[in-house]
Amino acid sequence: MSSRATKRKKLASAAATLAGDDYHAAFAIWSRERGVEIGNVTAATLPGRGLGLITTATIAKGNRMLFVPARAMFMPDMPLLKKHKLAQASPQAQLAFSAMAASKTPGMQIWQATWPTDEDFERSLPMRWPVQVRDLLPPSIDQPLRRQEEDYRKDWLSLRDSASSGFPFDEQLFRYYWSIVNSRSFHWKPPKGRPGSMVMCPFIDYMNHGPTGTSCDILQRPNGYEVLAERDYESGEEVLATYGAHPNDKLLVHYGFVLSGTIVRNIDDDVRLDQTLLPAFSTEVRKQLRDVGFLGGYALLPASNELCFKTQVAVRAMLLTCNEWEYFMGCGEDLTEDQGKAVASFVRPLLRQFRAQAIEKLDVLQTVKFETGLEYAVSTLRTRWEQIVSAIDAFTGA
Ligand SMILES: C[S@@+](CC[C@H](N)C(=O)[O-])C[C@H]1O[C@@H](n2cnc3c(N)ncnc32)[C@H](O)[C@@H]1O
Repeated sequence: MSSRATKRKKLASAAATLAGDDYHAAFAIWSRERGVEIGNVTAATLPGRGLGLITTATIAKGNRMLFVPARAMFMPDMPLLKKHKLAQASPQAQLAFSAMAASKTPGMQIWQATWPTDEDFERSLPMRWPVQVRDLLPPSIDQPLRRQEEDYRKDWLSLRDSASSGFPFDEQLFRYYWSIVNSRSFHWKPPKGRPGSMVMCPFIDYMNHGPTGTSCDILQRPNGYEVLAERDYESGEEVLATYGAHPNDKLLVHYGFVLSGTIVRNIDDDVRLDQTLLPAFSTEVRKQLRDVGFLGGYALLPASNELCFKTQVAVRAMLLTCNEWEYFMGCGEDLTEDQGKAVASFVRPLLRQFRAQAIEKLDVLQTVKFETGLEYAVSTLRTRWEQIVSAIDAFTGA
């Protein structure tokens, strides 16, 4: 076994408590009755990650771990949505409403018993945090967080506007189902050109996220989702799924965690630099960058210790003649001499200012006495700012 696999195995078996509670067993039975095939995997409690899926025996690469047929998926209830004038609501609102409406059915109750609670969301999702800790989020999180809140608000309003149709619900309950759908849904595209929808898949929803290169293979087949081992597994290893090549900012806003540590280091991470770089560009350069679609979206990439291509282009707009700049933009190479060092010299002092801001936030996180219940928010923020400091230090050679 490779040392990475040994580490992974140790992590899973040392830390995991088999989730042997009755409700997991009941959920497995209920899932099988609906045609879910459960291979040598089971739910386990993993410190810091809630539940996850771990192997119960060795599994060879290419073998099936799970199969969830379409009939076992939870789908939006279109007749109900039409009845409540929600046929035009967003896919997320539709699925959340349908799940909320089905919440008292015996099947949903068995499934729901395996889900996180509303308190878990309260603790982990920045959209639910009080201002005191939200003010300490990195600036790059402002925009995605505001966007998420707008989406939620629109979804809630579309539901409230249909309230005359007589369905008894309250906002807190809807927000819970909305958060469930937000963190546990898949896109399902049925065959023969029928329209796709957001769905929930029993058992696959136990899987935690891993960065690019750590996921099993989740394949959409004509009749369901199939999960295959992408490598050989020892017994007791956690099976991860990649929710997308997400940086930690996105994971935090959307799913309420950041990846840290060496075992599941986030190679998809980036440190966003818009707030750091944009004020340093002249009005003319900003206009030029907007014209070519390169205004904003700048990042430092910790895994390779490089600035992303957009940043390379944008900073060159400040440093080079128009000809030289356009040449680089077209082929990613400098017309004459390599300008990498000049770009780094331009960016370095700006990164140091950002670092100073990070240290200020870390001081606040260290010294202020926060209310009980905010421990997770505070430690997650600390982790994120420390990641930012260490990425900047690596790049600036501090
Ligand atoms: C699809 S669920 C996975 C199962 C979940 N852990 C549970 O207890 O039900 C997604 C949620 O799991 C948690 N999660 C997923 N991947 C994680 C990871 N690598 N580290 C920490 N938490 C993770 C986050 O709370 C996320 O919103």
